[in-house]
Amino acid sequence: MLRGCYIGRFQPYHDGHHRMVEEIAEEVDELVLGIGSADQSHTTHDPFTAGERIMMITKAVADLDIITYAVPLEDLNRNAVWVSHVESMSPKFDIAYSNNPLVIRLFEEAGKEVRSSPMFRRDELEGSEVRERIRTDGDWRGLVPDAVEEVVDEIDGVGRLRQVSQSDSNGTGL
Ligand SMILES: Nc1ncnc2c1ncn2[C@@H]1O[C@H](COP(=O)(O)OP(=O)(O)OP(=O)(O)O)[C@@H](O)[C@H]1O
Ligand SMILES: NC(=O)c1ccc[n+]([C@@H]2O[C@H](COP(=O)(O)O)[C@@H](O)[C@H]2O)c1
Repeated sequence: MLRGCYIGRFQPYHDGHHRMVEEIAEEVDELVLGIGSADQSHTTHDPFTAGERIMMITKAVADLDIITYAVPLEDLNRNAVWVSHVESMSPKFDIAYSNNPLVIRLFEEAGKEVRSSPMFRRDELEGSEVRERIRTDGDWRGLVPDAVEEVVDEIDGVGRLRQVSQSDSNGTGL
């Protein structure tokens, strides 16, 4: 039994994340999806709550042939103990998956095996690009799994992003 852990903010979960999950599913039996910055929401950078991101991920991976656990991870201001914090919140895992240099370093220094992947269509499969397209009425729907599109619509994510980005830019950010 091999278990992996893939951590991201998933604001929102997009096709680049999904492609990475599909590849990880070839390598491990079970996968923890760590929802980073779980305490953040309702800002331009982090519009969606941990609960909403759990919905996106759970529905998007439902068709994949792998058992997944979505685990919310609040941020800590202390990088040196962050890996212990993750381990305290997650089912035990053997391999950490990330393309984030700080996350890779912290796991490696803690003695964990870390695997990275190539970036998939990074010119458009990037959270900030998806959020910008949601905010400006661009074509964001083609960059996320269908299940994520449905969740964003269900929670009026488009309206929220427009409103919080206005609040952020006029200095009254939530
Ligand atoms: N297109 C992609 N292909 C492969 N890995 C990706 C892709 N986009 C993000 N990742 C990786 O997924 C993990 C989680 O990323 P994250 O949730 O920060 O998404 P992001 O697209 O980088 O978002 P943001 O622009 O909001 O920072 C990180 O390790 C990141 O490098
Ligand atoms: N000290 C800390 O709280 C700490 C350290 C490293 C990563 N993280 C979190 O892990 C997540 C990493 O995800 P990304 O690769 O999507 O940036 C982010 O939510 C980030 O805030 C937190």
